[in-house]
Amino acid sequence: METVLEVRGARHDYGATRALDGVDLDVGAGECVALLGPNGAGKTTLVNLVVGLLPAKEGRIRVCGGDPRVAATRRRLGVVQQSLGFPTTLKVGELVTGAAVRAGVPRSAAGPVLAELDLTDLAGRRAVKLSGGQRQRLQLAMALVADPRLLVLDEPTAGLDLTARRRFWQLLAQRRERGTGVLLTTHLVEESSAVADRVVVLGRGRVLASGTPDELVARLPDRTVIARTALGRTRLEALPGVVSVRADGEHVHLGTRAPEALLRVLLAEDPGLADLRVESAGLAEAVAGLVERGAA
Ligand SMILES: Nc1ncnc2c1ncn2[C@@H]1O[C@H](COP(=O)(O)OP(=O)(O)OP(=O)(O)O)[C@@H](O)[C@H]1O
Repeated sequence: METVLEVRGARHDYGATRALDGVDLDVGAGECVALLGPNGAGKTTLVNLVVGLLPAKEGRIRVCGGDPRVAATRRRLGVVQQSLGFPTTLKVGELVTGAAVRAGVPRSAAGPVLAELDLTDLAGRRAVKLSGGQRQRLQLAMALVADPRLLVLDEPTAGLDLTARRRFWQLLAQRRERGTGVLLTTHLVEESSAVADRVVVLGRGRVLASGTPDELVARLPDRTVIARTALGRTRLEALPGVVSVRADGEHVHLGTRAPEALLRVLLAEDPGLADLRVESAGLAEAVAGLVERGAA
């Protein structure tokens, strides 16, 4: 498989803070790699290096073999990044055409991309009038108009409802079939397990683990204990081996490395415990476990 992104030994410091500490990562053509990790793990820093917004002080970043700080390489790169924003007073069609011109492709490339992203009917509307989901599709259209080989998506579905999210991933799947590689950051771990071929877990600027979602889950002996309990979050977080606490309606999902000990304490402390079941850990619990081990 052709490699569209190669990161080797990437290091980055902000003053005395080491944000990245020797990161290696590859994305192949048509592949989707999700970058996961807690706040401050280094995800945004890595994305900024990959899209050429920050210089690599140490290490090597190559997009389709070229340096992303060079304009010719950046043309092979599409970016959807919350912080970039765009002039919302312009019309949808003008923005996509402008993105085509900036990328050095014919203005006529805008029409097919607008159609692909269900934006044709909105081409004459000012971007400021768009809904969140429509705005996200516009950003994607601007990123895709030059037919990039690598697409970098920073929290692309934040704030979108389920239908808009599904549509977003469908559109992306079509591009992936044509060979576009995707690097994605998200806090929605379960979503990444549905859309990503591979997951890379960052913690304190290092790669803690990388593999398919199933491989990461299989690597850990962790379990998810699910129950209805009267115990509060603070107490639950302090129970044996607990690495994650997630509320789901009336139930709570506890990722744990010590399921037997956890069950003993839960049963002893909460006489009203109900609907108890134990499952293999999901990706969210596995990632929480990896981060906890990485910090240990
Ligand atoms: N401009 C900056 N100046 C100083 N330190 C920074 C700066 N940007 C990030 N950092 C630090 O670098 C580390 C990595 O931050 P980064 O934003 O890359 O993490 P992240 O994984 O994207 O986090 P989040 O999920 O919260 O967005 C953190 O310790 C952060 O405090």
